Amino acid sequence: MDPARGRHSQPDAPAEQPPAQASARDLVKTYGSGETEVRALDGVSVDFAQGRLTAIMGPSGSGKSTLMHCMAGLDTPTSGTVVVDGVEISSMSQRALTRLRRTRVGFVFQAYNLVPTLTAEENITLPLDIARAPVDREWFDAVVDAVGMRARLHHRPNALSGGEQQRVACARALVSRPSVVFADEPTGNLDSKSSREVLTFLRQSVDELGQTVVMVTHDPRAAAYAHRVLLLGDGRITADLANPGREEILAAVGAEDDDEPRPATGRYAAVPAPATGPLAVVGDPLGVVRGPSRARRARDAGEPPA
Ligand SMILES: Nc1ncnc2c1ncn2[C@@H]1O[C@H](COP(=O)(O)OP(=O)(O)OP(=O)(O)O)[C@@H](O)[C@H]1O
Repeated sequence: MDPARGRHSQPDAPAEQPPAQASARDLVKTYGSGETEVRALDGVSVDFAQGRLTAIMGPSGSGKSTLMHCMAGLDTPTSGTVVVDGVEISSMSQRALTRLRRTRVGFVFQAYNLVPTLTAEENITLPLDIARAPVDREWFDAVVDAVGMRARLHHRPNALSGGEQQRVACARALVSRPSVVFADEPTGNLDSKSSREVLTFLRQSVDELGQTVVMVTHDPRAAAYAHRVLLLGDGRITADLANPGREEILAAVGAEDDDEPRPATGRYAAVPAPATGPLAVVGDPLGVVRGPSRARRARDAGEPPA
């Protein structure tokens, strides 16, 4: 890393590549020790380019959530560095990380995680209200119009469909003009029409609003909206596809084509929503972090690994 600029150097990056908005170098994350040690990330180095939608795919337990959580400052790597928007976050204090998450990072989760007592508008501006930062009304309007929620701004979440709730969550993620938005299976709970709307919006937020989005997904159709698809396996990047079509993605993940959504089986099984609702992560200002992965829940319940 270039310590003077707080950025990772990219000797091999082609000149026309947009600069990295978030990057990791030699990221290692282990859980436990000795015989029970799990190496969730095993030396990951990656740049997420500015103004791009990147999808991360991989089998259950391959490290997708761990990578995203380390990149977003929700988890601390065992070794290696993470730089977001030119700032090295891997060694930041919890206080500084909380500040960063409130203003510089946007989150979208599978379970929407809206506050039920607040209207759509209040949910959207919540990160700024918590950070006591002013709302840029022009940007707010642009984001609200882009997600098509202007007519429903005064509705509470229980009066909105799942797709509308997720569109509110997308607007909330973008309202502070974050450096990067991390979306963790954002369409995991949605039907195919709502999924298309949310994915179209995420792509538009990149193409038309200039945002940078990193999305974990198990769905090849969702990944096909991305400029780039990374595959993870056993905590390592195993493939890096530029502008792949669905066929290429399906071939890379070894899945079958299927126009209709179906419950995936085997390695690409969909992760069910947490049965008991999302768990807040310590230091998460909004309590908007999704619950643990299926592998983690099974482990916490004392079940043997699948
Ligand atoms: N808090 C934890 N304690 C111990 N092991 C963990 C913890 N979190 C994750 N792991 C392990 O790290 C590995 C990667 O987990 P991670 O949740 O990142 O995978 P994933 O690809 O996101 O999986 P999924 O698709 O099931 O959500 C798994 O083996 C998992 O069991």
